[in-house]
Amino acid sequence: MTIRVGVLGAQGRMGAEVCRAVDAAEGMEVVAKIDVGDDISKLDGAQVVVDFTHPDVVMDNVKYAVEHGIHCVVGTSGFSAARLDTVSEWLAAAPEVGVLIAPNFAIGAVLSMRFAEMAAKYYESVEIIELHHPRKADAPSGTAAHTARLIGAARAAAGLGLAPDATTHDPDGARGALVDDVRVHAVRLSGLIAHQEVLFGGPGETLTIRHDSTDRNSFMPGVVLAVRSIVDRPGLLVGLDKLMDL
Ligand SMILES: NC(=O)C1=CN([C@@H]2O[C@H](COP(=O)(O)OP(=O)(O)OC[C@H]3O[C@@H](n4cnc5c(N)ncnc54)[C@H](O)[C@@H]3O)[C@@H](O)[C@H]2O)C=CC1
Ligand SMILES: O=C(O)C1=N[C@H](C(=O)O)C[C@H](O)C1
Repeated sequence: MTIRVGVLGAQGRMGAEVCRAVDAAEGMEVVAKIDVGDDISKLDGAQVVVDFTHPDVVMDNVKYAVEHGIHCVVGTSGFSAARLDTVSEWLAAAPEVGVLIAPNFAIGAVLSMRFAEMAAKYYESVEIIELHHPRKADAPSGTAAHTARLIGAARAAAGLGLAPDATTHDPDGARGALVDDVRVHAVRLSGLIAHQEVLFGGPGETLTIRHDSTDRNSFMPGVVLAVRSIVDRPGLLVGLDKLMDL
């Protein structure tokens, strides 16, 4: 059976790439391409919706899909713990629906987040640098925020708190944002797509875990895997790793 897919944000950088990838993939087809100004009810024939829109609108989109029994594959950033709780509440009233929220669909990014989580308890210092194209709307990136949460939880479980830092004078915020006790720095630079470095440091050594998406096609195998999988995975999943045999 062919999976019928609706794409929200279909005219955007990611949405357009998703339309091409889904149509090229075996066993699925795009049945609705929706962008600003289109009626969201065009989704109604779809089994799965893929959302790459904007953090300000994604919650309304997911709510609509869940209430209409449509599974969701969500790449849009901006998912705080509070937002995830809200999605879980909606799903309690629609237990047959699956929602995957993935901060990053690139296989290497998923692996690098897992590696960072593994390394976290071994180092006293850690900082994240995320680097993106200058048209990105949000900072820090969803990937960096998720990585910080994973590292922060692993450090807390190991009894580690804030990394040592003698800074007492930082009037311009040069030490970055603090996300779950992890410093995160955001770079926006023409010529970049999506990149991240996680820097760990301890006595006499550093470890750098770096991932680079140099083309948006890097996200497409993950999106296609998610569309194929979500129809059989009711409930909320956070992270593409939940669908990979890591
Ligand atoms: N999880 C992942 O692997 C990735 C996530 N992203 C995230 O995806 C989101 C979109 O990124 P881009 O494609 O680069 O942005 P973009 O700005 O190129 O595309 C967003 C599209 O959504 C449309 N849109 C806005 N509101 C809408 C609404 N209510 N209904 C339908 N369409 C609407 C816009 O008109 C635009 O065409 C961002 O949050 C970004 O961080 C981007 C790349 C990979
Ligand atoms: O806006 C982007 O481009 C990206 N957004 C996601 C994020 O915020 O982490 C994923 C990837 O970094 C590309």
